[in-house]
Amino acid sequence: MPTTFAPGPVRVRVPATSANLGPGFDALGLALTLYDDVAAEVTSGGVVVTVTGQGAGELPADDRHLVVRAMRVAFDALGAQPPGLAVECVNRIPQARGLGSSSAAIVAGVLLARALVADGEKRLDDAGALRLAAEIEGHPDNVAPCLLGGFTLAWTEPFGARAVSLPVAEGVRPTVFVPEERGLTATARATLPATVPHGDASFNAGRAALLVHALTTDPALLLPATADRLHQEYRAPAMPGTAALVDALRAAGVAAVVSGAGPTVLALAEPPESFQAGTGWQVLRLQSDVGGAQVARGRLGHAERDPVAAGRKS
Ligand SMILES: Nc1ncnc2c1ncn2[C@@H]1O[C@H](COP(=O)(O)OP(=O)(O)O)[C@@H](O)[C@H]1O
Ligand SMILES: N[C@@H](CCOP(=O)(O)O)C(=O)O
Repeated sequence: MPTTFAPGPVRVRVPATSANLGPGFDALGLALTLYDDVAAEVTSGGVVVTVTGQGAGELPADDRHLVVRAMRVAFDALGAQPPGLAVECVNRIPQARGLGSSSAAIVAGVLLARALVADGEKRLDDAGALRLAAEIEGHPDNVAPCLLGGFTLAWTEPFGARAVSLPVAEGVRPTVFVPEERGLTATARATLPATVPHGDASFNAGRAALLVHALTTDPALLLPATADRLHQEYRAPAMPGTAALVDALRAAGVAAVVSGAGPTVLALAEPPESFQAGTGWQVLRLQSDVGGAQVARGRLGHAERDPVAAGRKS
């Protein structure tokens, strides 16, 4: 069957995500109530991208834009490229900080392309969308919670990524500390060794398993459950402020980790009133997103275009 395009614009709201959560390197992730809104429409020719909010004036406005790149990959999987595209992005997820902005852009692109094809969901089901998004990103631990919401466990089979989403226990209070400085995930991945001591691998396996219990059932165990030996220490020299804040929060009894590849810090419980993070951190008190990426027909409306009111799903 030839590929035909659905008429009119489509839009998607995609959550920020925090990956690793300490011991779950490249596997565990949490969707957060902070969102990018993206709309797209098939046009008669050319590519036009507009960006408001995070990345405005910095991101490319053509085929090099990550949302468009992901759309192109997805359109290939769906059977045809459209003659032209108009894409509007309202971005609230800080970029290159460890909050899954690139995964949000990729998931947005894959889901928008699918929604712009008449029988898109038949050609690319949800499992296929996850596999494609993870392949583009290179690791599945951000795209999984972005697509599914909640707390996700992702893994890779010979045929691609798979994931399950688990509900987060009451009492988990994600707070992120976002610094001004940026850090690219690709750079942070390059600091990791090719092999690790067996003892460290075994330490992390136990803590990652405990974290599944702590996040879904018993948040009182979050402090020991978020200890890590596989990535945070290797990355600490490149982000000393992040490492110091994680240490200070943990010393105050708060389960804190490097969010994704950093340099943002994620705390899974409210820090005590008396706790001072110091200057230079934007502190966002969030919740765990439920449901993940949401697609709808039509352009972005007034609510989706508001660059700051980002807390809840509309
Ligand atoms: N919303 C977006 N639209 C277009 N490109 C984006 C967007 N978000 C991130 N990117 C691209 O991805 C890069 C950051 O990706 P990455 O290093 O993986 O950090 P993050 O932890 O934020 O995902 C940005 O520098 C930019 O090139
Ligand atoms: N497991 C990855 C997670 C990267 O997350 P991001 O939000 O920083 O892109 C890693 O640690 O490299």
